[in-house]
Amino acid sequence: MGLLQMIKSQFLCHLFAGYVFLVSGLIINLLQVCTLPLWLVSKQLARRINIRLAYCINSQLVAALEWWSGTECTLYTDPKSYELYGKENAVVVLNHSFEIDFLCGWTFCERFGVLGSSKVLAKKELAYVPVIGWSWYFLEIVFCKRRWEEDRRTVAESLQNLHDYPENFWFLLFCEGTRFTEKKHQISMQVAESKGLPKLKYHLLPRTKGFWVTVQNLRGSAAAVYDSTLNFRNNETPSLLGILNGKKYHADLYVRRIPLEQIPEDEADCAAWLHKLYQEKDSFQEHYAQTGRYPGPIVSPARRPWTLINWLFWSCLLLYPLGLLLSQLVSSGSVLTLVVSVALCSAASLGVRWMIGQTEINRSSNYGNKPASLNNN
Ligand SMILES: CC/C=C\C/C=C\C/C=C\C/C=C\C/C=C\C/C=C/CCC(=O)SCCNC(=O)CCNC(=O)[C@H](O)C(C)(C)COP(=O)(O)OP(=O)(O)OC[C@H]1O[C@@H](n2cnc3c(N)ncnc32)[C@H](O)[C@@H]1OP(=O)(O)O
Ligand SMILES: CCCCCCCC/C=C\CCCCCCCC(=O)OC[C@@H](O)COP(=O)(O)O
Repeated sequence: MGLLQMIKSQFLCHLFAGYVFLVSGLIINLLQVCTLPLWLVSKQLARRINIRLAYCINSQLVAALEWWSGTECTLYTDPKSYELYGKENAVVVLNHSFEIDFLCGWTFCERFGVLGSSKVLAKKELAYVPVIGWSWYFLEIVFCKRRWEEDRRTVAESLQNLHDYPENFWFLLFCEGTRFTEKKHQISMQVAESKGLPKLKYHLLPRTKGFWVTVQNLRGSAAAVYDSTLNFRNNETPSLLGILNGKKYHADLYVRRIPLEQIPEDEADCAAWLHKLYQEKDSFQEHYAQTGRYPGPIVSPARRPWTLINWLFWSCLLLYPLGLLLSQLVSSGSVLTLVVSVALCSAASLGVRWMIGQTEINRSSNYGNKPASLNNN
């Protein structure tokens, strides 16, 4: 392991990165709360401010991926579609197979200029995650309980609310509804068999209702679906902890732009359309497994410096109070102050470790682990 790699794996580096993320994130959450009165005066201005505030948070994780770990993200797509990315609203359908799939999505959001405004159909549990989850309220992220009876109305209303959104956004849908595990795949394929649907090798059976309600409620606002299929070279199993340790991964993303008009409006036809899409995605993953690449040309956008600049800004801003705190700690000589500071540091680092745990598949929910009728979140 080289010197640089050794430095990147030092706990003190992670502690400092976590300190900057947590403190800057809480400051930004506070600023977001301060924009609440503005929503009554000018909703659009409040939205634009929150897009930039959210960028300050999200881009720190993107900086960790792009600059700290140096992970390569390659885009396979049609050059004509490429010209439209970032210039229209779109529904992104992405396979949910990796712990950092959302982060690879974010890096493309950043490169096409929609990182602050992008949204997702997220499980309600994530709304309680400090910093990122809390910031999502102000981004009008759509939350679901993964119980259709309760979700159908709230999801539709939340999506309708986005029709006058002032900036381009991508709406991410992980149609499988949960991260891929062997057990969930086995149960999912039993459901596929019971429905007379072809089995999938690399995906869980997609949940079609959320996709249908999303497309129906974003018609007129979103121009297309970006069918996105992600994989990593050499069977890498990437993790956020790996990124923090400076480990370099190689992500490949295959994106097809499908105009919304091509998607049936009828619920049953739309469901059938989505099942067919996932059969195609499965064949792309088979192609990838055989050849190590996706079909079609590579047109990769380069990473941009703004995520690094944002991280350096917050680090310099927060380095001063940290230095003051440490110098007072040393000069005070008070054991109590030392004990309290160490306790606070430990609590914060455990908090950040818990947040990172939200991305780990070995801690995933029970959703999809039981047959249809007994599903729990
Ligand atoms: C150019 C670059 C392009 C792209 C860049 C890529 C991305 C960038 C874009 C944006 C980035 C933005 C943000 C990223 C940041 C963070 C992301 C955060 C991640 C969190 C995401 C999540 O939380 S995923 C979990 C929540 N989301 C979902 O669940 C969505 C999918 N689910 C649905 O849509 C569901 O329909 C529902 C939730 C609305 C309702 O679910 P429910 O289970 O109640 O009902 P369903 O009808 O879906 O399920 C019952 C039907 O399913 C069948 N069934 C039952 N059991 C199973 C089983 N075990 N497996 C499979 N199928 C099952 C059952 O038979 C029912 O079938 P029906 O025929 O009756 O429908
Ligand atoms: C600059 C370095 C910063 C270091 C500190 C980073 C700490 C913050 C890290 C992560 C915050 C939480 C990220 C939220 C996104 C989680 C996405 C996700 O994958 O959710 C799982 C969900 O889809 C399905 O859940 P289940 O599979 O059903 O269970």
